[in-house]
Amino acid sequence: MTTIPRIDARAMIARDPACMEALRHAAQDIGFMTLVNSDLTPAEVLEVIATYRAFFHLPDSAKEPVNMANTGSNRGWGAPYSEQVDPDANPDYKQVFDSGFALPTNDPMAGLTCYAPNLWPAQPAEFQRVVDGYAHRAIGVAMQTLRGIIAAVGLPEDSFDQAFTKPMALLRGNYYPQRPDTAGPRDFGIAAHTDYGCVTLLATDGVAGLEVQLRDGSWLPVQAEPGTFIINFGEMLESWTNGRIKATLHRVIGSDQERISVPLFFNPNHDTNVAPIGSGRTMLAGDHLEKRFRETYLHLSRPA
Ligand SMILES: O=C(O)CCC(=O)C(=O)O
Ligand SMILES: [Fe+2]
Repeated sequence: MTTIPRIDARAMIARDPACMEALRHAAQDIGFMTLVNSDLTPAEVLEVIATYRAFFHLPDSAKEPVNMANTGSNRGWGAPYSEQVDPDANPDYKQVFDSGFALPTNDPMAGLTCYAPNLWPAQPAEFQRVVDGYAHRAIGVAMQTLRGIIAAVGLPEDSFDQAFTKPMALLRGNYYPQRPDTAGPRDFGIAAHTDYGCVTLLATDGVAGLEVQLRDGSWLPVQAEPGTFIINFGEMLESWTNGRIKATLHRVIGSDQERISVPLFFNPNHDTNVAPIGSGRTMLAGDHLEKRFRETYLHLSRPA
């Protein structure tokens, strides 16, 4: 039976040999792992989840001023059915709130969609402070994890560092209400997809829902308490490492229990070449990310 490797962050940072072997297995054979004992405490995770929950429980009229559908980018609130991650499924019934790594306004790249300015709601009062504070801390843990993974698969650990000085990092709150009574086989909280970037650091409120596709095509439920992170690898890391590290399909069908999850999508600088190392080809991280955004956010793929 396949189990998802459980990685102790302290052992990972110390490059403990047994931990490195488990990391290599997670990255190359499964594409998923869990991370315990990281710098981010359960209290910090519970705080950001409670803050998103308070926002999502507001009436839609309070979310409308930050509705990303009224913008040309993906910052702010994404309403139900505003994103379609699998063209063979219906748009997802989840709601989201997206915020990104902000560049100084005078940075030459500040005008790009992937660095678009954030939109913050008026309520809850502490929303921006809590969400931005969490994003900053989560970026630190994601970078530590990425370095550990790179070391585990035998690439020079600092080889990617210069690629994350202006990361196109996106923090998302996912809100899954109860699965609608009307939902059919093509309806999902989030349909099957691979993540677009390098590493995703996912916190959840502990409610079950995430399923990960194994090599034999079966779906394995993966659950973690607040403070334990679920980590998976994305399309850019798979490309960059020429398939050595795997981007694995995952989905949430949903249940009669409300659920919140908080992924940090840790993407490199816009101008990073994420084509396979040594291939001589070019695939800019920013181009890949913007292409995937246009394919999945309905307001970006079908502008009004
Ligand atoms: O909610 C989850 O457990 C997974 C969310 C997810 O896959 C995503 O937001 O990309
Ligand atoms: Fe995902």
